Amino acid sequence: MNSNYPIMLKLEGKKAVIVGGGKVAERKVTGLLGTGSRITVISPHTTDELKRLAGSGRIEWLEKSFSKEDLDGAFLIFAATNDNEVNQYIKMAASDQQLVTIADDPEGSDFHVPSHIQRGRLSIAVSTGGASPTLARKIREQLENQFDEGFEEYLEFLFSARQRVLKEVKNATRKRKMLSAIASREFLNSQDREAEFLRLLQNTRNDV
Ligand SMILES: C[C@@]1(CC(=O)O)c2cc3[nH]c(cc4nc(cc5[nH]c(cc(n2)[C@H]1CCC(=O)O)[C@@](C)(CC(=O)O)[C@@H]5CCC(=O)O)C(CC(=O)O)=C4CCC(=O)O)c(CCC(=O)O)c3CC(=O)O
Ligand SMILES: NC(=O)C1=CN([C@@H]2O[C@H](COP(=O)(O)OP(=O)(O)OC[C@H]3O[C@@H](n4cnc5c(N)ncnc54)[C@H](O)[C@@H]3O)[C@@H](O)[C@H]2O)C=CC1
Repeated sequence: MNSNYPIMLKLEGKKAVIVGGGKVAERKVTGLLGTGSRITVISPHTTDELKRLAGSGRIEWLEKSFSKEDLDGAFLIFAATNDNEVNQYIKMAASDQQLVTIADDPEGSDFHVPSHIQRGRLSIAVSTGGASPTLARKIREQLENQFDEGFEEYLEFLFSARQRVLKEVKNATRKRKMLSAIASREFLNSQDREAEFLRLLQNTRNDV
């Protein structure tokens, strides 16, 4: 079976447990920062960056080897030690309701972490299902050029313009046309998209 189901998880207030404190654990923790999740790292040793994050209170670090109580209350679990047997034991110790990813066993994992870019409200995730994380990274780098920083502001514009269209344009065909118009290259590249939008909205309202 090679068809995964992509979703964007809201992790606010949820507990994420990362077992291991090496380079991989650090990358997973970095990806979780900013999601509002409660991050706990379990590992006798960690990288300097993880120590720094623990020192500033952004994550909790339990300076110990893994034991199964460490999974209590966890929603997401990352088995990221360099010991294959420990990683498999973590998966066994987890309940069916907990989602576990095993750093060295894509096939045995409940989920994979995709390569990801964020432009404000726009999220683009790329996964190769474990076939080639390197290809996922390369595709991400291409997308970073294609979807530059300007998209953040553009997405905010689309968000509020769409709310106005939904409220003010009742005719279904015109509504669809307007939503398509603002999501076009012309609007993306426009120097004054707000004014152009208001003009378009006015004209649409005046159409009989
Ligand atoms: C299955 C998965 C599980 C998971 O961790 O969720 C997994 C598994 C493994 N990765 C390995 C190696 C590397 N992974 C990276 C980098 C990334 N790995 C990520 C995700 C995933 N990696 C999941 C699948 C995602 C997918 O396929 O789409 C990314 C996308 C996201 C992230 O980690 O945040 C992030 C790029 C972020 C970015 O830059 O955008 C690099 C460095 C690089 O490429 O620069 C290397 C070294 C080069 C190489 O080996 O390719 C190994 C072999 C370990 C060994 O040598 O033993 C395994 C285990 C195995 O394959 O058995
Ligand atoms: N999923 C991915 O993206 C990648 C996965 N890997 C795999 O991920 C694993 C970890 O890789 P690195 O972070 O580079 O290793 P690392 O050697 O830098 O770190 C391993 C960490 O695990 C900790 N650890 C060992 N035994 C433990 C235990 N019983 N309980 C808690 N912590 C324990 C160590 O203290 C250390 O902090 C390896 O199995 C590697 O094959 C490697 C590269 C990418």
